[in-house]
Amino acid sequence: MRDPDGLIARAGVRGDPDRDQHFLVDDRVLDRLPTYLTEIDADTSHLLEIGGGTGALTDRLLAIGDEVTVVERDRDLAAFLREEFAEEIDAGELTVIEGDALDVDLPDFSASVSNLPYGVSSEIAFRLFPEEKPLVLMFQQEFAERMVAESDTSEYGRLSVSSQHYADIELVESIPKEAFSPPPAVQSAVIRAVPREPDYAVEDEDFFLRFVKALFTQRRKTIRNAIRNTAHISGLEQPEAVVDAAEEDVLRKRAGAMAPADFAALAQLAWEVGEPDDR
Ligand SMILES: C[S@@+](CC[C@H](N)C(=O)[O-])C[C@H]1O[C@@H](n2cnc3c(N)ncnc32)[C@H](O)[C@@H]1O
Repeated sequence: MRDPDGLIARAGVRGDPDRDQHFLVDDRVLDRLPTYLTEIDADTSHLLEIGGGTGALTDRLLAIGDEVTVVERDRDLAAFLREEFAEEIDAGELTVIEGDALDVDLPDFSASVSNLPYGVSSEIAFRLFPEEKPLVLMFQQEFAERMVAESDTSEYGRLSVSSQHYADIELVESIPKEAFSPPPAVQSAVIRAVPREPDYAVEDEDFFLRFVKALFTQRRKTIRNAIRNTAHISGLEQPEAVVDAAEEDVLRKRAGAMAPADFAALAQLAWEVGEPDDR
């Protein structure tokens, strides 16, 4: 495997925190990341990496994947990856896409392992979740904890519900700052998301996400009052019809006590009877 410090030296760069550049330099962490896919027998025929940096993780992904596509926004880093991995590119094993991961067309990948740029990690995660592929993603620790949080905990919120709706999510490893060059301000954590059928299917995903967001703006209120008070956010034109149709034990709860499947069932009911403005 290529030495991560050697890659940084050859690239002639210093990670720029203002551009979300923190390169992994701990070999043990780099070696472990792909195993979170192989230990669940995920399909590694085409791996996607968002934010390739100097290629230390790319190198590990090439060792387990038939094909790898890496997206990198920084022009100099993308050029370095093309030079460093010229052989793998010629062999058709690696594709380097220079561009913003929020805008570029993504390939038809089978799984992703990525040390995400923290500034846009949430947007990238919610671009990847609907693809319904196994994901091993590194985030800021606090963000990862909110993703995996269970109901009735202080970390549980909109992020937990919207993530857990798509996949079984677990926090598989916390990573100290020293594993990176330059070290980020906060600790990181890796989550593994394995897609599954939602516990309760919703007809309109966008409305579901908007409804969850609306109810969590009033997390201290009962669901009954939150539905009424947040119609301007959820877009419900008939919130009272939803209150009339919902079960009393749901209406008495607060958002923090509602499991993701409870939210999905309520969102589906609201979609059917509450006349959302975009229906
Ligand atoms: C945290 S570093 C990870 C680098 C490398 N994968 C590693 O683990 O050492 C994130 C990388 O994403 C790139 N990046 C930042 N914003 C991006 C975006 N919107 N789209 C694609 N890449 C981005 C940065 O230039 C940086 O190389």
